[in-house]
Amino acid sequence: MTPAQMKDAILHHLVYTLGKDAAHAQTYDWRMALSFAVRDKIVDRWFEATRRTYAGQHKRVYYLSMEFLIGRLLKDAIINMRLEEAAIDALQELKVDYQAILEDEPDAALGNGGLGRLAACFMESMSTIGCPAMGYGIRYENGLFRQRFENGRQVEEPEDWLSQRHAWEFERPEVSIDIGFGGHVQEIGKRANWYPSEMLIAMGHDTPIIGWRGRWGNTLRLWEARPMHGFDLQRFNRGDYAAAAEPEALARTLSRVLYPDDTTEQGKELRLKQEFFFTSASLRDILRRFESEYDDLRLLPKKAAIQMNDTHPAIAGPELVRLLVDERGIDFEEAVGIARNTLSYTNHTLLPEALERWDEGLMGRLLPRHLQLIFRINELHMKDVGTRKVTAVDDGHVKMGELSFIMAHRVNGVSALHTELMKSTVFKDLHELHPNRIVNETNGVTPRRWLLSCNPRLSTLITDAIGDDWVDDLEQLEKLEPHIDDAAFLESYAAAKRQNKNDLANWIAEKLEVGIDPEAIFDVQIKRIHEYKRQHLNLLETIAHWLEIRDNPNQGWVPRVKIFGGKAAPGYVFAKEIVRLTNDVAKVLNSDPLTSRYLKVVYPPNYNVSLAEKLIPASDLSEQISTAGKEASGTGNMKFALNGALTIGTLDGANVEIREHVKPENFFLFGMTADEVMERRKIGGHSGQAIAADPRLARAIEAIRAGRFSPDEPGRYHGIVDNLVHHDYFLVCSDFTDYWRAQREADTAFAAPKDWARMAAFNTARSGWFSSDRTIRGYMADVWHAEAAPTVEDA
Ligand SMILES: CCc1ccc([C@H](C)CC(=O)N[C@@H]2O[C@H](CO)[C@@H](O)[C@H](O)[C@H]2O)cc1
Repeated sequence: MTPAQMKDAILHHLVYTLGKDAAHAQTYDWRMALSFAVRDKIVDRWFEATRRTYAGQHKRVYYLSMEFLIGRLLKDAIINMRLEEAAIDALQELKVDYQAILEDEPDAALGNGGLGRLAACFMESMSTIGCPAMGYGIRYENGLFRQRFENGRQVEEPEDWLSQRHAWEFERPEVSIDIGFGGHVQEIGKRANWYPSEMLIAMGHDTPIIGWRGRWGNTLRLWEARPMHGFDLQRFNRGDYAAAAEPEALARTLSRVLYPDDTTEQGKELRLKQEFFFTSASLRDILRRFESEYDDLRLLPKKAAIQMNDTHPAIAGPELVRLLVDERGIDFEEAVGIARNTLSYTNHTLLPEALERWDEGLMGRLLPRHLQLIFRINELHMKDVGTRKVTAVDDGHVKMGELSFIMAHRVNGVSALHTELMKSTVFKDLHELHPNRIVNETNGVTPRRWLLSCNPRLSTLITDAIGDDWVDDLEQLEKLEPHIDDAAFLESYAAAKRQNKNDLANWIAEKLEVGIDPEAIFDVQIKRIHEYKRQHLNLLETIAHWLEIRDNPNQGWVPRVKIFGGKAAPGYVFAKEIVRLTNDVAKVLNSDPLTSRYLKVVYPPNYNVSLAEKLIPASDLSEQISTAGKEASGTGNMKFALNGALTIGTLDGANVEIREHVKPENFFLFGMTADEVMERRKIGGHSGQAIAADPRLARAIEAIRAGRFSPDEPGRYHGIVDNLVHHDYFLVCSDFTDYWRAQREADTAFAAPKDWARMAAFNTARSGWFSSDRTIRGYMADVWHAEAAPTVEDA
């Protein structure tokens, strides 16, 4: 597409789709016009991919997820369709600021963190590979809350991203499916009729997900909840306006908002209703499509692979059995077999509080038929394995992890360490009963968004050195290794990072009015706030470092900027305290004339996908400091390594594999291993011992306890201090001394820019394996047994 053609297309949509002339167009109008111009180029390829899937009778992958943390879509579409040049030139001619248009797009924040973002990376990789697939989720009216700070405290505001027109979705009124809840069941012989007492409609909205070079396009279908019966005119005419609107309001509640918890299941009725709503609609849509092509349901596992993204869609097991037995007359045991061979389950966390267990009473009231089937499935499993020691129903709760395991032919973890821990802890008994069911598929990230698009300086350097095949064959980055010995290349590599840091420093100065020195180490911890991720360990080191600088300001300290980013779940009190303490520490340190040129702390609010795309390319040090055994994988760690940030981290999740790939000498390792953690926790008073053994740690904790960061309320952080001194379940104190050692090692390394650049470039060169393309190919081979379809020629 030439710039002229792009210009015409933009102007066409401005006038005929937006109904605006150039003279009166706002940034929003230009963004929409450009979006529609690019979308036009995508739709043809999207349709062609669908046509080929039907024509080739290809097996389809169905990715069921309560979360898709997509972020912005315009730039992703432009990059994948290779239209950036045309867009920039066309807008230049129209005197419209390209960056302003990109920044104007709201993030589609339909997820909490890692799990949701992984789903988004997977969708883009399946399209790039040409794997016929559909993503299914919920079209939340409100995504993850918007975070702002008020006197250092987190305040949540609705993220009503759909208050503006969403350019990247197509409404599908014809795809409307009735969903029921409650009511009663009437058993008739081998099957049953379920008479729900409450009904509503799931209506589909489709978003095309285009892959690299526009070679393939898959669909993300998000369900919106709509009332069976709209507005109640009779009640309205009787002047009972609220009641008239009630059916609509009630129904829409189901897709109103994303639950903002990412590690603690709340057991809320609405959450279970959301899980069933989207899972049932998706399965019905999948069976409708299958039956439009095939008439033997035993073929289903051959033509469909349904992935349950954690236990949130776990009701898929009983629901698929219900649809096969009650609505299609298939024998129960055969139905369970068909369902199991179609379904697979990914576990993303071992945290006990995150494993979903639904109250039997609630399940029975909301989904009476499903509870019956869950009991039968559980009984059949116990019969099949000849023991009752493993059960999916226990002390009045339905355990969704066990149910998912029993109803899946493959169960996978998301890093090598995590998968091993699944086998030795939460799924130990089931693993012994089904030794070949658990496989590992280490996570990955899409290099299109997380390198090519967010770091054009580094990408250009790489392409100049080794060509651009790396974009969809990321392990080609290894070809950079010989270049790492070339001083000129290394200089350009360091220069690219430096310019990214300058840009970030300008942005932080403008947005946060804090001046930071691009010469300093940009030390970054961005992720959800959680005790196991140990942001408070980072804070303790920051405080200890500050106190040490104050002792000897002229000791030639290596300047450092601590950058934090992350949201706390609204109900997670401890996490909110950590947020507040971080802001309070920043206030004190940044205004300390003695130390601020050596140490600054910044905490941009509302960390999301777009902010990550701004921070990661400008980072030198990646904080991956979770208690070993707690972070299932991490994916931010991969994005940082790819963009040449060195990791300071524990042997947890995918850090282990990152260190193997980038080599131990290019990784700042510290802390206990997962086994050592289990041992250490057995020692009573382990934190007290650690504090007694390390005066730096003791001093830092004392500073917090004494109100050094809350002079107007000295006791403000007694909760955090008490937890550290008396509990410290996540062993912050026990890992502190080694963490301090590793941080000082990073200082020393950073003081040698050439060596640092070498280590950084080596991280980039050796991060190719962490592409989500590699991960998806793993799922296709080990889990879905799916093939890529012949893709369309390059855009
Ligand atoms: C029921 C509440 C709830 C909601 C979300 C979750 C997710 C499983 C939490 C999550 O995002 N886990 C993260 O998944 C990433 C992708 O696999 C991993 O890289 C992270 O290590 C893991 O914490 C648990 C519980």
